[in-house]
Amino acid sequence: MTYVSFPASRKKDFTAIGRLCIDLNANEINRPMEETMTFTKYVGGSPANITIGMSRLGMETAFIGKIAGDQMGRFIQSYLEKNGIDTSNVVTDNTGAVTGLAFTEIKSPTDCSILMYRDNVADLLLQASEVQEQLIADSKVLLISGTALAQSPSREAVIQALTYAKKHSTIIVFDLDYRPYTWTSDEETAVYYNLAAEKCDIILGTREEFDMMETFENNPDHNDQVTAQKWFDFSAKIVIIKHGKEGSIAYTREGLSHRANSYPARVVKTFGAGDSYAAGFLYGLMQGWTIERSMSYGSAAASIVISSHSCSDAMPTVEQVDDYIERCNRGEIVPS
Ligand SMILES: Nc1ncnc2c1ncn2[C@@H]1O[C@H](COP(=O)(O)OP(=O)(O)OP(=O)(O)O)[C@@H](O)[C@H]1O
Ligand SMILES: O=C(O)C[C@@H](O)[C@H](O)C(=O)CO
Repeated sequence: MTYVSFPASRKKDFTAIGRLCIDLNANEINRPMEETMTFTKYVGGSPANITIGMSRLGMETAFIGKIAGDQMGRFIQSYLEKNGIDTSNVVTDNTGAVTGLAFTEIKSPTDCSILMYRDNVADLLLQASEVQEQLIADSKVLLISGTALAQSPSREAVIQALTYAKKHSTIIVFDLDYRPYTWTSDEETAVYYNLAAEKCDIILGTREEFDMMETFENNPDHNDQVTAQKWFDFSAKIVIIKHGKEGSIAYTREGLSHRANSYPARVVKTFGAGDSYAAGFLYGLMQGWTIERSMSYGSAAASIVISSHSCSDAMPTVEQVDDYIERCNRGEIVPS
C-alpha cells in the first residue's frame, strides 16, 4: 500500500530548510561539562544532520539556510559540498551574525545534554525573499524543522517555503525538533508548531514534543493515537511518535498503526538518534518500502549514530545500515 505519493522525476530527492550549526562534542566522555577540556568540531543542527544522512544514503539533496560570513560558516558550507549537498540556496549573512554552537556533555551513555550558544545566530536570519521557489519545485520532499519557526525572519522564511511546497505538490515533512531555548513561551511555541503542522504530509516527533504542541488541547493520558488522529483532518498521511529506546509508532491516515523496535546499540551518547532515524525512515519510504521496513531502517541508522561520537559525520551509508542489520540479526551486537 502506498501511503505517500512522492512526485516523480524531480532533480532533487530531498531539500531541507533550517539551521546549520556547529556541534562541539566532548572528547572526554562520561564526564560533566565542568571537567571536559577538549571537544571535536562537527557540522550540526538537526535539519543539517538529516540532510547529510539522506545524502550518505545516496539521495540527491539540497539545503536552504543562512550561515555566518566567517570561518565557521565556510567550514559548514564546505562540509555540505563535500557530502554532495547542493548549497546554491545557502545564503551568507553580512550583518556580523554568528554560527550557533552546541556543546555536548556526555556524562554517561544515558545522561547527555547540550549547552547551546545561540545569541545572534545567522540561521535565524534567513528571510522569506531568500527562499528559492524553483528549488522547492524541483524537490520531491521539503523537510522543515521546528526550531526555524522560533523567530522572525526565519519563521516567515519557513512559512514561505511551505507555501511554495504546497503550490508545487512537494511532499512536506515536519521534524518537530523542539529546542526550548530558542522560544519565549509555551503558548507561542504551540501556536506556531500547530500552524505549520497543518500543512505537513509526514510529522515526526517525540512524545514530549507532541505534548508541547498539545498545550491547548485535552489529551490527559498523552495518548499517541489521539495525538496522531488530529493531523489526519489536515494534510498528514503519516504521523510518527518516537519513544527513545522503546522504539516508535506510526499512524496512517487509513487508520493503521505500525510499531518499530529499536536495534541494540553500544551507546556512546543519545543525541542524533532522531536525526538518523528520520533519514533512514524517509530513505526507505522514498524507495517504496513498507512503513514497517522504513521504520526499522531508521531505527538501525539511529543505533549506528548513537554508537558513534558525532551526529553528522556518523550518518551511515546504505552498506553500513545493511551490514548493521545483518550483524544484529546474527546476534553480534550486544547493547552496552
Ligand atoms: N538507547 C537507545 N538504544 C537503541 N536505539 C535507540 C536508543 N535511543 C533512541 N533509539 C532509536 O532512535 C529512535 C529515535 O530516538 P528518540 O525517540 O530518542 O528521538 P529524538 O528524541 O528525536 O532523538 P534526539 O536525542 O536525537 O533528539 C528510536 O525510535 C530508536 O529506534
Ligand atoms: O540540533 C542541534 O542544534 C544540535 C545537533 O546538531 C545535535 O547534534 C543534536 O542534538 C542532534 O539531534
